[in-house]
Amino acid sequence: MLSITLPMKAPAPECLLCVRDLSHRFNGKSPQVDAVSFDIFAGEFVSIIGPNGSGKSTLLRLLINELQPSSGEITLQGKALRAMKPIERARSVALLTQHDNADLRLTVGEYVALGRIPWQAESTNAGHEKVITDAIKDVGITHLQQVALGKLSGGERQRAGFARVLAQQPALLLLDEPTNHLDPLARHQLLSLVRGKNITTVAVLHDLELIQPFSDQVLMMNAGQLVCRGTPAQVLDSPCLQQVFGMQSLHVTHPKNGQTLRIFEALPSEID
Ligand SMILES: Nc1ncnc2c1ncn2[C@@H]1O[C@H](COP(=O)(O)OP(=O)(O)OP(=O)(O)O)[C@@H](O)[C@H]1O
Repeated sequence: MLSITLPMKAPAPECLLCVRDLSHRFNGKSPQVDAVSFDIFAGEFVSIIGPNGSGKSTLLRLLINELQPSSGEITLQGKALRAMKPIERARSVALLTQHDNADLRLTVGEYVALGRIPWQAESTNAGHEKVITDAIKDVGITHLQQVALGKLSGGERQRAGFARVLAQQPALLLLDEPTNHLDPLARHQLLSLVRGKNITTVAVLHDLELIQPFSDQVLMMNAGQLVCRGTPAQVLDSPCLQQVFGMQSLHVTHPKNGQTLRIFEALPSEID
């Protein structure tokens, strides 16, 4: 008998989040998310960019099951998102938005403790306390732990939001315009913090300058559709940027490390 040894194929990596043909339409409107498919792998930081109203926040709300898809499938860690029990979903996905309707009388410590609710039965009080104080320390607001949310500045409130989702210890972190209210250094510090923790992250970002330093993958949306996808260089240098945003990227060389940096300017035809 002839025996043939086939070369061993490396197994394809499993996607942590698999999105297939996902669509959503609010009553009587054209779809806000239209047949979107993508894969995200463990540890990746994925940025979503797109003009106002292109469906980015709607996509995040689908990814946390706050909205139900009109069609399509979301699989997280091999399991259909819609089939998960609420507690399982809360342990798996956390969403940081601009408007979470939190009670402004809560102190920062109490607010961040909300992130521990899905894990309540899994640890001791001391264990939860440590996660909470570590998260608050990580975002640089230990001095505000006993202060009510209503007495914080916009940026301090945003840091508290980061601490809450970090305390939730999700497998997938969703950030909707997380850098709003943050000063330029804080933007870099908090996105670096998330990257450093290796949490699989999907972030809606409007600031194109932040895409390259933090992202493994970029998804560009327009009118509900995923119109361009790739590495930061592939997406930011593609004709899509001009067609969708009316912007172009220019390359400059970092004077110290020689890296290519991108700056962005509006196409002259867009500002006449
Ligand atoms: N609850 C709703 N009912 C009806 N239409 C909605 C609702 N929420 C959002 N939309 C519409 O869905 C479309 C996509 O909105 P979405 O908030 O997802 O866009 P976005 O890309 O996040 O925009 P932005 O960059 O301005 O935050 C918009 O046309 C918006 O008007």
